[in-house]
Amino acid sequence: MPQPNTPLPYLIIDFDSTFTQVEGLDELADIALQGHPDREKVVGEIRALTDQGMSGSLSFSESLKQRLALLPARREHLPLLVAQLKGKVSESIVRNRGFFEQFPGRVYIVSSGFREFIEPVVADFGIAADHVLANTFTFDATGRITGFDPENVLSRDGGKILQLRELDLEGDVYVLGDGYTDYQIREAGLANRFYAFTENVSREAVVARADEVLPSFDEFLYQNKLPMTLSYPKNRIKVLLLENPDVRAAELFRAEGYQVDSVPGGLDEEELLERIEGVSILGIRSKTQVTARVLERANRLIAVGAFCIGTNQIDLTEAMKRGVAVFNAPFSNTRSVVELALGEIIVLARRIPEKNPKMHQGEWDKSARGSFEIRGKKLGIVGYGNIGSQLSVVAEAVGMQVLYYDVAEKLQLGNAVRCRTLQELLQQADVVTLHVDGRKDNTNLIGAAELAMMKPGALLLNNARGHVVDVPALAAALRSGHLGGAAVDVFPYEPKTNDEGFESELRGLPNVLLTPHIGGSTAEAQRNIAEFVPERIMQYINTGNTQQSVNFPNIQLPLQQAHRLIHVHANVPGVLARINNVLAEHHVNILGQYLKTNEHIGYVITDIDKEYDQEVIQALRAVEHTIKFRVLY
Ligand SMILES: NC(=O)c1ccc[n+]([C@@H]2O[C@H](COP(=O)([O-])OP(=O)(O)OC[C@H]3O[C@@H](n4cnc5c(N)ncnc54)[C@H](O)[C@@H]3O)[C@@H](O)[C@H]2O)c1
Ligand SMILES: O=C(O)[C@H](O)COP(=O)(O)O
Repeated sequence: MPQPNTPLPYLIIDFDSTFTQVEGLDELADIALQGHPDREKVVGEIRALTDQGMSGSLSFSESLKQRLALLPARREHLPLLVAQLKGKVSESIVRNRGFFEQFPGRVYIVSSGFREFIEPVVADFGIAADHVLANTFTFDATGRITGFDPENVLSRDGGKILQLRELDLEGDVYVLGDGYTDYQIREAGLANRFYAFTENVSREAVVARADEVLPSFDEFLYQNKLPMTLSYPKNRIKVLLLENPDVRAAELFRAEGYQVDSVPGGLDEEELLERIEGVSILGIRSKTQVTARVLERANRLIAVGAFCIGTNQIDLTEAMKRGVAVFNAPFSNTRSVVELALGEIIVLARRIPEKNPKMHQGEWDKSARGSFEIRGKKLGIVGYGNIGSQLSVVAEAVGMQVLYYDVAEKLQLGNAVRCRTLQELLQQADVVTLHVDGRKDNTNLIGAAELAMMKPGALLLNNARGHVVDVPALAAALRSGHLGGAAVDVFPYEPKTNDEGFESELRGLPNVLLTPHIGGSTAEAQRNIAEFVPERIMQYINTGNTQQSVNFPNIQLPLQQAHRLIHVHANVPGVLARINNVLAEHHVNILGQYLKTNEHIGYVITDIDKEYDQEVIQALRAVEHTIKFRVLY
């Protein structure tokens, strides 16, 4: 592990809710009161007293006395508590165990909690008993906890101050804690800095007085240039979410420790240019255009998450050349689109778009004119990818005959019949449904000529992308009566937010079902997407795994005890050799390595020996043709 450049200050670290995620006494109450009819009530009272003591609204000694009086705990409960606390050490502390093991003499745990449970927990991190300063319980002859040793300075108000005076440390002293009593050490002039540790709880009164706020221990190590497990604190990773992905996405990113900002609706290019600097993860849906200009301004961008299927709104090549990995959710809303399409076919076949508004206006138009069953009708699917092929199965199940046309060779499902040309399909189908991807070449794939090839009275569905259909030509074909109806969910221009109006030549035409791009807008799909995309991005950030990235070479290297480096470079000959020369020159052992390239970039994951120094990292960064280099852990 690299050595720090400056002498390490003494670190005074609080235990409850700082070293561990929880308050020891609260947990003890929970254990001691198991099976007790008033368990919830008493634990709640104890938690409230803890909080009052920590935020300074109740004197500490009073809070402790009242809590112990409520606590029916016994000596035999303590091993259970220790086991529980060992599993609840703060994540960033666990992550940086190596730091504690490296500097045991510089860390003191100063806590108003109790030695009986603190000592065994911190011992696992190499912190010796004489560096634990805490209260001690008193017990009666039966083993019941009766209170605390009043001789211990930490049991008194201002106990931590008294303890620090007794310790009389020389040199810089930094205090890390979540409570008011931790801040008081600094206030009393016994520490140079107070860091409010907010990974587990954040108390306004404490945060307001802090020299620095630490969302994690990584942040402390990073600020002080101390050795750390991660190369960059997660709390510094900024996520910008646009277009309202399901709230689960923000929850998952926050749980990972990232900062999350959300903007309802989309942003146009100029607005995005103003917001993109400093953003590490950009989350969008189908509307936001991630252009070359945006990517140029995006100085910290690591990944773009498309919380949808389509990625045509992103300049994927430019993102790749800038080392920005793009992930989407390729199947999370597939079923939702399929169900919508099936519903639309039936609704159009029964001319519901005309009949429903009439009913609302009080007009009774009972007639079978122009209405038909879908059983036995020919469904022509253009684009036999995930959605097209899934629709093929569902449509056959309701008795339709499926024809399909795809530019790529596709597995033919059920009794579906492949058409060799688009024309062949258009000429036979009673219903044509578009499920091609949004590549530029598909602009006006269905124009006046293609519409003219369709059977008279045929129906057209577009749930793919707006630019795939020439809308004025479609409007003309509907107006002339050549087509029997259309369902359109996607448009060449779509309003940015729900406050903006919708304009289209298709408005008011007969038997036309218009929907506001809701093919994938179901609770199930949005929830699936909001879990799928953050998971892919976090895996990429944490392990370098690019499986299912839509623009990066896909690599997954198994995790092992090592430091992991990822390197994105222009795909020119010799870069891997140069990386390995640097490692060899610095006597760094390679434990595993995987390189994959595509037309523009090379992506290499290298696992190296635990031992390396900063010079290696600098030298790797300087390798010619490097686009992005990161040390993951
Ligand atoms: N309306 C919505 O809310 C909604 C929701 C999800 C997906 N979509 C859109 O639906 C479309 C299909 O999604 P998917 O997941 O099935 O994509 P996919 O990539 O799995 O399938 C697309 C298929 O279209 C084929 N294709 C491309 N151009 C073609 C052409 N000119 N002629 C014939 N075949 C062509 C491809 O070879 C591929 O098989 C995409 O455009 C996607 O953006 C819309
Ligand atoms: O590409 C998609 O998945 C669909 O077009 C849905 O896009 P949306 O998330 O913007 O509704």
